Amino acid sequence: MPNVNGKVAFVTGGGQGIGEAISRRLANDGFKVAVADYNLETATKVADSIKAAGQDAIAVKVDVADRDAVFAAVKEAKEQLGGFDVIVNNAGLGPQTPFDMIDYDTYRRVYDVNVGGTYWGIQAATEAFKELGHGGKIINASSQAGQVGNPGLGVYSGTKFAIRGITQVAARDLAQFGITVNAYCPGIVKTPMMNDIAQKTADEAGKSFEWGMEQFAQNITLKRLSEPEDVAACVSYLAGPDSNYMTGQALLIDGGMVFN
Ligand SMILES: NC(=O)C1=CN([C@@H]2O[C@H](COP(=O)(O)OP(=O)(O)OC[C@H]3O[C@@H](n4cnc5c(N)ncnc54)[C@H](O)[C@@H]3O)[C@@H](O)[C@H]2O)C=CC1
Ligand SMILES: CC(=O)C(C)=O
Repeated sequence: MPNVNGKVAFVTGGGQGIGEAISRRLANDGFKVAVADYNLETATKVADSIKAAGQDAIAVKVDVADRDAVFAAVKEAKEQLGGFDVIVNNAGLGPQTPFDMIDYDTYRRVYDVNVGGTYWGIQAATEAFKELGHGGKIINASSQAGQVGNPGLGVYSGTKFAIRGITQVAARDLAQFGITVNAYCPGIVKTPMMNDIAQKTADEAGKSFEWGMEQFAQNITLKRLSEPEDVAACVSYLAGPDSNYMTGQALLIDGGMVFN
C-alpha cells in the first residue's frame, strides 16, 4: 500500500460507478476522501460507508459544470479535511448521440460537465495547492473513446479526446508548481453510464442489452469487461507517490482493446 500519510483526495462523481470505486480505493490507501457529486444522496452513502469502515471521508455536493461551485467545494474539502493533495476530475456524462441527433443543448451540457468540469477542477486544485504551499496531483478521466472514435458517441468522444490534450498542456504549465497532471482512459466498465449507452444502442437496433454491450466490448484482449475496481487500482497508482516522476500521460486501462 502506498504511504500517503493522511493526505486529502477529492473525487468528483464519487457517488457511483468508477468514482465510487476510486473513493473507496483511495480511502483504503490512507487518503482522507471528499466524495463530491451532483447527487448528494449517493455521495453521502459512499462517504458514510467509508467512515463505517474506520476511514475518513466527507460528502460534498457540487455541479462540476459550475466554476464557482467547484471552487467552493474544493475549499470546503480543504477546510473540513485539513489539507488538499489530489483531485480526481472523474464526473462525466456519456449520452448516445448519433450525428443526426446532436443538438445544441446536449453538446453544451456534455462539454460543460466533461471538459468545463475538468478545467474548473484543475484551476480550483491549483489554487488550493498554492495556498497550502505545496504541489499536488491532478488526475483527469478520459476514456478509450478518447483514443479512438466510438460509433454513436460523437459528442462524448470529442470531450474525451479533449481531456487528453488538456492534460498534456496542464502538465507543462503546472510542473513549475510541483503539480503533476495525468489522465486515465478506461475501457468498457460495468457502471450505470455504460449500461445506459449499451441499452440505447440496443434499443435503436431492436436488439437485447447484451447485444448492445457486445458492440462496445468486441476485441477486448483480456476477454472480460472492466470492473470499476480495475480503474480504481490504476488511479491509486496515479494518486500515490509511485507515480511522482510521471506527468502529461494518459494511462489506458482497457484490457487491451484499443491496440487491437
Ligand atoms: N463506464 C465506462 O465504461 C467508462 C467511463 N469513463 C469515464 O469515467 C467517468 C465515470 O464514469 P461512470 O462511473 O461510468 O459514470 P456514472 O454515470 O456511472 O457515474 C457518474 C457520476 O458522476 C456524477 N455526475 C454527473 N454529472 C455531474 C456533475 N455535473 N457534477 C458532479 N457530479 C456529476 C453522477 O451523479 C454520478 O454519480 C466518466 O468521466 C466517464 O466518462 C471512461 C471510460 C469508460
Ligand atoms: C463510455 C465510454 O467511455 C466508453 C464506451 O468507452
